[in-house]
Amino acid sequence: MAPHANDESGNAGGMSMHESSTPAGFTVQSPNVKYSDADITSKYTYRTTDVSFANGGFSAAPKETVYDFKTERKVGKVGVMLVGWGGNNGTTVTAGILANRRKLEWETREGLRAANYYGSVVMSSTVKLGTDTKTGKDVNIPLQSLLPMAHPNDLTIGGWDISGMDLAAAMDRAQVLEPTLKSLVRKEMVSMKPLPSIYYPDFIAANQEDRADNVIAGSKASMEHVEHLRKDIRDFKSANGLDKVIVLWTANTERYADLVPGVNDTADNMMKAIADGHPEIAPSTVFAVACILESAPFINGSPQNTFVPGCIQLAEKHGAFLGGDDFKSGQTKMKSALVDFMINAGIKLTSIASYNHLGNNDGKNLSSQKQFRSKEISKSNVVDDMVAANNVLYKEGEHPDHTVVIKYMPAVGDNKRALDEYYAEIFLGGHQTISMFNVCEDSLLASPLIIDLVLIAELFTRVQWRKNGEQDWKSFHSVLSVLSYMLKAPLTPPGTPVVNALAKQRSALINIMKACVGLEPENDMTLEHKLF
Ligand SMILES: NC(=O)c1ccc[n+]([C@@H]2O[C@H](COP(=O)([O-])OP(=O)(O)OC[C@H]3O[C@@H](n4cnc5c(N)ncnc54)[C@H](O)[C@@H]3O)[C@@H](O)[C@H]2O)c1
Ligand SMILES: O=P([O-])([O-])O[C@@H]1[C@@H](O)[C@H](O)[C@@H](O)[C@H](O)[C@@H]1O
Repeated sequence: MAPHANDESGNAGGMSMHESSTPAGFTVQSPNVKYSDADITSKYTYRTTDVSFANGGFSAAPKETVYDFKTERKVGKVGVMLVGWGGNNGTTVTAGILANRRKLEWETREGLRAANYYGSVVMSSTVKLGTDTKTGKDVNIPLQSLLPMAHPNDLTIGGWDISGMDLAAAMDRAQVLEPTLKSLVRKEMVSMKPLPSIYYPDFIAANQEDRADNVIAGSKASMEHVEHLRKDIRDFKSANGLDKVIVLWTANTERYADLVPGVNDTADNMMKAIADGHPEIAPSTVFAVACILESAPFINGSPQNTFVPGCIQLAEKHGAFLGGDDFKSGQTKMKSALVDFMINAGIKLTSIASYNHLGNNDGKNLSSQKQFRSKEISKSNVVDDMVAANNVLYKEGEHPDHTVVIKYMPAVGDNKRALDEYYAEIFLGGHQTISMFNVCEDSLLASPLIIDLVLIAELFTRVQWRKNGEQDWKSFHSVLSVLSYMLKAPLTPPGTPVVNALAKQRSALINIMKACVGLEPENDMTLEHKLF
């Protein structure tokens, strides 16, 4: 895709030391927030509660930690390289960005449609900035204007695929978009050709073999593969004059890799295993290693365990960013909201039956048991945190029955049918049964998540922190758990808890961004409307 001059829209003009207008014109007027042409710095008091247990009861002690945050204002020119670029998601997100960039409109049988970024939390959702001093009403602003962020229209897109089909033909193969829209982007997409990729047949379904006509020699891990991919990233960056590249896996779901001591348990062992061509090193892990060594954030949109312990250790060693796993696009996104509501309402969920069928190539790959197992794991663990948080409803180790079924039905294509039943105990032995039929146009739901993952990962390459009073600035931990909202099985720094509840995930993201401009988290107390 032709590079798109990335203006510095993330940066307003010259700034006075204490106030300026940031995108969407909001100005934070506070002695704790300072603006320079280069950065926004904020001093933020993080308030938590320390709890200890003694004498048969809890004691709770409010705690304050003061952090400094610094956000580089210059976004620069950003590229994204998709692994699996020729797939349903890859072609759809590419066409979507082209359509938005050119403000396209197209006829459909329901009438005229226009390009939009619906489904992107960054581009199409708002956050409460505060309260209007005159009217007392909430003032809400676009989330994307909280901090300087890249704009998807400015992204330069490239990537790899084991299928050599150009993006226009691959878009036709995907059968996701209206012909009228496809005709408007076809000329640009026909010129886009995925780079050859690494292909280790054992990691994806055998039914994918007929696509694999665009592969790099070698059917198992090697340092040559790592260096080949590293060069691809460097070449893409220099050919397009980019300041940074984000790499995102939207290729097929791989089987889980066995965790083998001495092979993928440490960074050194993993690098040796790659050099030795060990069969338990997956293509996605080879991509992750190449990205770590090129300081390109790597995000895994699929459920496999790409980030084996050695991979995380390597990222930590290099201060590189990782994010994953598995886009949370439809059935599971709904689940992580509905289960949160039920359990927090004191309703005892006792079983969840999640069935879906779909007919796209993802579904075809998942019709193979080993690849399905990767998906079953990511779709099944999504309620664990919510259940564990309610010891009134659930005894230690007790949890709802939960089953996940996925069937491949070619006829429905990308329009996945998700049927769910939530069964719960209510007051005095009663029951509530919630049945849901949710038709998800999978790639049209996943594509905005790809955009969000890229934009937020890019943002956090520009955010640093330190404890107030310290000298040195640090980046966030290599594992960007702030990406959790977009992911079914959020990867978190080793030893830290996983949060799946959708509302909590969104609050975490927004409140961290607000802290970077010295604003308090939204507490929804609205005391101003209660105490008067
Ligand atoms: N709503 C969604 O679409 C959704 C939600 C969650 C997760 N996912 C995951 O996203 C991934 C992509 O979904 P999709 O619908 O686009 O699938 P898809 O099968 O249409 O696309 C995957 C692409 O990856 C390519 N590929 C496979 N192995 C590769 C390799 N080693 N290197 C480069 N390319 C490779 C394939 O040729 C194909 O073009 C799947 O793993 C899927 O499980 C999708
Ligand atoms: O995100 P979500 O809708 O819960 O889960 C989806 C599954 O239901 C579907 O079977 C699979 O093919 C998609 O990749 C996605 O993972």
